Amino acid sequence: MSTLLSSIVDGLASKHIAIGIAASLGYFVIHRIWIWPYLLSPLRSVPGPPLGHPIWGQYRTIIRSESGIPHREWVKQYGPVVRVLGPVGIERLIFMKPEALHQILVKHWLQYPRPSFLRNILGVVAGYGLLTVTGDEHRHMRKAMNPAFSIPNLMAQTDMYYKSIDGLIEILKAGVHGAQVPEDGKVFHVYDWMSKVTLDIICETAFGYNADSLHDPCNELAEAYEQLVNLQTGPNLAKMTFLMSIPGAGRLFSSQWAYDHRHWFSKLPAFGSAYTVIEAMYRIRRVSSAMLREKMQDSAVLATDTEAKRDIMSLLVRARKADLDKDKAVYAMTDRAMMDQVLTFLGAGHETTATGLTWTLWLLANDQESQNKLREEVAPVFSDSQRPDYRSLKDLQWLDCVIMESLRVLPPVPLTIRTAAQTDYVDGVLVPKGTLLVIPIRVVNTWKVVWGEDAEQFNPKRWLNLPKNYHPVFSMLSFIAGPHACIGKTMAIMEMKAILAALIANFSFEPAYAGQTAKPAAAITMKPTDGMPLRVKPIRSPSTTGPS
Ligand code: HEM
Repeated sequence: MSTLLSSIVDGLASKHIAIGIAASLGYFVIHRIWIWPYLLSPLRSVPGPPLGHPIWGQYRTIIRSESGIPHREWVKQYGPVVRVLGPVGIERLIFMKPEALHQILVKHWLQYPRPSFLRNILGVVAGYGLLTVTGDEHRHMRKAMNPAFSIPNLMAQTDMYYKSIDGLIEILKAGVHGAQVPEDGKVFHVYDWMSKVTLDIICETAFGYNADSLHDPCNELAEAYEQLVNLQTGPNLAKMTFLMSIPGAGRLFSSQWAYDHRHWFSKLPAFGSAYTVIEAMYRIRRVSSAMLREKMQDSAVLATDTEAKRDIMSLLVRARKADLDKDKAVYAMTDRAMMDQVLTFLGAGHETTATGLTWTLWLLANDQESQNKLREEVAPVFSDSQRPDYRSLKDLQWLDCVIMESLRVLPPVPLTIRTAAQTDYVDGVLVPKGTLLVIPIRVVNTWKVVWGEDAEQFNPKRWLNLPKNYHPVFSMLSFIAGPHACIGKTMAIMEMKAILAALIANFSFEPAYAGQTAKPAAAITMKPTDGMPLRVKPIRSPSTTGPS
């Protein structure tokens, strides 16, 4: 009898516990998606679009639109501070004014780190290097990296670009000359070629390694990066963001265990993209560690004279040796840390530069006057030398205007995100801890308040006479600002200049077909969804770059 009674009591107790858990969970969800944003949040009075879908907020609009465009429309409609609701009631704020951006990115940058889901995505696709750390760890790493991006080192590196650039020119020339009517040129998917040439250049400058993806259609690195980049667009990005929000997911997907058990992930629909990430990253790490091993054994790397190798990895190997030789080595990188750094440079420096170049060619294809003017400027430089150096490229004024204008209107990274690590006031608004802050790169770059009525148009001339509201740091955020600003900015601009100048000296670019429009994806890097077909024609008196 007493056993029966106690099992009834036990049954009732577990039922009550289950009901209690379900009720708390239900309340938590209702609180998150409804009570907080509609009734309690101190951000309720901040202007912004309707809160949107009960679960997704405005997230589906953001993920389905061209990157940065919904944000631009909201700023036009609601002003320089906008509140937007994301999935499960998480609030995001957009700040536009220089003072607010200065506070978030520069003055109190430690208070506004990259959110953990973003660091996880970046860590998995680009290594656990500079992009994923903050605070003291970031300061040490950045100090160790800076010499590799110094002007003297960049000047010495410019020559390394030309092997790949010559290869690209040779391939395009062969394609154009092999066309049925060579004068009509040939349509190339320009993004694919820009991606290959920038991959080869970053492998050369980061590792001193000749990847030659330009000539090798099955190049392992190029294939793996293509898989990763495709994962960062549209609905895939949403899935990746969801996966990477799971604590520990980033490290798990980068582990040997995950690779050994990767087939498990392919069986679960929600984890399908994890399978691709694990596969692609494993391939990238395998090739990179082979390059690192080779580097460690290369005696030329350890030389200290001016003949020493100048690729980034060689500089890091030398810097580490110097640190280890000191009695009190404060920050000597491990093999794994060095590898992560170089993976970061491959990941952060390859698709971004390729995307920037692709948009520049698209914009020039639609502005023949600017293109011709650029050709007039670069052709004489290439007839003097087939490999113009850092200074000759830096001094070309119109080339500079074109690149800056392209990076302004179509920035390869259209936005990034920070999180408020503590409650604080920004631009007079009380920002609760945990709020996400959108750094609206594309919106800032095309803000009419600064750039005038034609802010969204491509007009390289504006760089010859900047508007009076222009702020040298916070009016153009393509490389953002502050301690987390892009370390590769000068290198990227120089590389873009060298590639673009050589292309324009040898070819003309036109839209592939009448009525062609640009199709930028919603992704971490704003690449074109169609590979950007453009008609490439030989110019009447081709310069001497590359074999003819
Ligand atoms: C046109 C080309 C490029 C663009 C538009 C670009 C843009 C950016 C942006 C917007 C960030 C900040 C991201 C954030 O804080 O969330 C960033 C960071 C970074 N970029 Fe670039 N980048 C370019 C090329 C490169 C190159 C060539 C390299 C290296 C070889 C590079 C390495 C990095 C690294 C390491 C960081 C992290 C810096 C830190 O947190 O200290 N980038 N880049």
